[in-house]
Amino acid sequence: MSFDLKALEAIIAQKATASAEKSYTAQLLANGGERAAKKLGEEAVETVIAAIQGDRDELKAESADLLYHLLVVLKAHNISLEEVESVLAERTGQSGLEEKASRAE
Ligand SMILES: N=c1c2ncn([C@@H]3O[C@H](COP(=O)(O)OP(=O)(O)OP(=O)(O)O)[C@@H](O)[C@H]3O)c2ncn1[C@@H]1O[C@H](COP(=O)(O)O)[C@@H](O)[C@H]1O
Repeated sequence: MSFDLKALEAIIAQKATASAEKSYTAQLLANGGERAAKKLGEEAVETVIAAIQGDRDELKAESADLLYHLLVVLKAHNISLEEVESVLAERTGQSGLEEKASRAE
């Protein structure tokens, strides 16, 4: 099965205008997406717990929840996956430690 984050982003964009009664995505995006942001925090914590416990299956499941909710939060703010990828691309070739040091100056 071919599936990637771009495909999930497209599904989320489609569901953004669906009825909140029929779509979980639409429920998360209601009222500016505050619920989506809160759920993203919850899923992040659940991902951290799975990682610390070393539960690989749980870590995969929570990571999927985390990525889905992140894309919903980005949609709430009209930020595309491509824009996030551009930020990552700008960082390519620069060590995370170098970047941290440049901020400290
Ligand atoms: N990938 C996902 C996806 N991953 C996780 N979830 C939902 O995220 C929630 C995870 O929250 P929890 O584990 O805390 O479960 P919960 O207690 O039921 O959640 P809450 O009641 O607290 O919100 C669950 O309700 C999952 O069903 C997702 N819901 C939707 N999608 C995608 O979005 C598409 C459209 O879904 P609808 O918008 O519902 O049509 C789906 O076909 C999928 O492709």
